[in-house]
Amino acid sequence: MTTPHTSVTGNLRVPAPFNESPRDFAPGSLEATRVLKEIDRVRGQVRELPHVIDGERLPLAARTNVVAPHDHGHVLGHFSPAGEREVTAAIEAALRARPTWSRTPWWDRTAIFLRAADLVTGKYRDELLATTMLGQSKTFHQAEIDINELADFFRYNASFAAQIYDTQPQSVPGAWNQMDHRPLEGFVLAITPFNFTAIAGNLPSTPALMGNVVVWKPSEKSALSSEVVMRVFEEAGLPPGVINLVHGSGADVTAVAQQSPHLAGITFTGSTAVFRQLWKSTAANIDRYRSYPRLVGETGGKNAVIAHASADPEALVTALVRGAFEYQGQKCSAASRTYIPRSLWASVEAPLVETTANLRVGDVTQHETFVGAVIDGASVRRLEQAIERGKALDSHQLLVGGRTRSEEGWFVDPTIFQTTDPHAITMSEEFFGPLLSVYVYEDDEWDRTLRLVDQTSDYALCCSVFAGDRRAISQALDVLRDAGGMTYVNDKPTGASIGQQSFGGSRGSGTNDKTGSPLALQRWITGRFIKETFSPAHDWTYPYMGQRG
Ligand SMILES: NC(=O)c1ccc[n+]([C@@H]2O[C@H](COP(=O)([O-])OP(=O)(O)OC[C@H]3O[C@@H](n4cnc5c(N)ncnc54)[C@H](O)[C@@H]3O)[C@@H](O)[C@H]2O)c1
Ligand SMILES: N[C@@H](CCC=O)C(=O)O
Repeated sequence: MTTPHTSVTGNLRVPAPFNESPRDFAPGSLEATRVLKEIDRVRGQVRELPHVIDGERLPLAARTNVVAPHDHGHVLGHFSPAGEREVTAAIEAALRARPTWSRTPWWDRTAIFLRAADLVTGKYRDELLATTMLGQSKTFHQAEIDINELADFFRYNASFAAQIYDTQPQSVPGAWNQMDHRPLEGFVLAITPFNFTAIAGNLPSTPALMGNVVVWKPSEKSALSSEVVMRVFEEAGLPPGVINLVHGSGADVTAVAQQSPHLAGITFTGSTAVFRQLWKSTAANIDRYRSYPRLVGETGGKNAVIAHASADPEALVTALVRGAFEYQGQKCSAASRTYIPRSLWASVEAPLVETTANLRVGDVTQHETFVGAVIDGASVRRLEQAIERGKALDSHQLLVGGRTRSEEGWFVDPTIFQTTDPHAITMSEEFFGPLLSVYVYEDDEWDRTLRLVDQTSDYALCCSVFAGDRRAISQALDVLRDAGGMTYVNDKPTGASIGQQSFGGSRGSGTNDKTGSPLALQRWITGRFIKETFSPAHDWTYPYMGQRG
């Protein structure tokens, strides 16, 4: 890296951020035709997905297959799991890049990520859509909102960074107080989940935007799209070594990273069990570190939709179908338990069951498909077990779905149970798939049911309240205050937009650092306060000391 220099004088303003609008992908439309062509191109290749360390692509050693979940016989690429040598090389590359990158003016860092946003919505858009659809089994619409969100992250984070740097303390005559928003001392480990290409790109880029250097370990199950994201960073001008990509097992990469005294933070999105493990292993190594590593984790959810008798039944059915079954229920925000009063259930049950039964499950490149495949065979087995447990319980009645198929792709039909046991595992555990449980309560038990929603699960990510009655809404907002970092009124619990609904949950759902807001960036800086005095004192005595006797 060359030494950074300041080429601009002025209090620069970042362009106003905006949300990308999703396109329709109507059959035969220009956007659909282009993406289908790109899908054909990507399907026709077996891509090498190398580690990228200090800007160098390492040749593959052992090969792990990357397949399309809806057509798992089809190999799309290979990666080679990182061992101690590669992770150590990635850490060393990051630490070499640090002196220059951490001194690079913030507007130069910001310009790189603004350029990345335009590459995401321009040159790389079709390739990102195609690799996300094929590698993660997303429909046109689900892939489109994911890729748009990646660009939104880059643009909004640029603007949040500018706001943070603009935050300076008050000064009084004779002195100048300054806040130096320093990056952390060391490197940040970013561990990302399979289900959003946007999250995979956001987690390593947020610390990098704030001047940090990063080792990025994407999910093995989204290696295909992660490789494209890495190329976007590079083409946008990110210097070698600032973000180093290593594929493979999270446990193996973490074990090496946690040996380094320079581990300054971990940014994780994934399951609650893994984050708890990361917290414990970091604590066990605490004496090694130069500073206290920052731990940021956004994890699982068991998101409730509670309806009041005054709710609009059609809006409720739509929210349940989209909230529970879009992207096969593999969103941390997915609706997975719902509480419906008996009077409303009479008009909700039939349309909910009928709509769910008619959702098309299959190949995501077909326009009619609403539900693609779940991510792997282990997910099918986990969901199968949950469905079998539900079927075996007297308290549960299977209303629709319940079938799985694994021959060609890993498919699980959208499934709804009705239960009379509000504490059953289907009402409390995350299964991360197209599985919804309904508990029908008596209309006069609204109060008690709100408390059930609050107390049934260890998670507190999203909840939705459906009601027409304003008092019912206020009461729900009060009782459910700690039950979710995200509360939606008359809307589904999924689909937060960057810059509008900053995302995160508390309790078992994470550290609630609110991605898509300045708070998320704040975790990757450590302030240095500078006070400069213009007329230093020359007399050490207090004023009254001269007035003796
Ligand atoms: N709250 C949020 O914002 C949010 C967003 C997306 C996903 N999620 C959650 O993520 C989960 C699904 O994603 P997933 O299946 O990719 O999660 P996961 O926990 O299995 O994997 C996430 C990442 O952690 C790595 N990993 C796995 N075991 C590890 C270990 N022992 N040590 C270190 N790293 C390890 C994986 O390789 C992957 O890169 C769900 O629980 C979902 O709710 C949460
Ligand atoms: N931010 C996404 C969820 C991310 C987790 O999977 C949403 O709001 O639906």
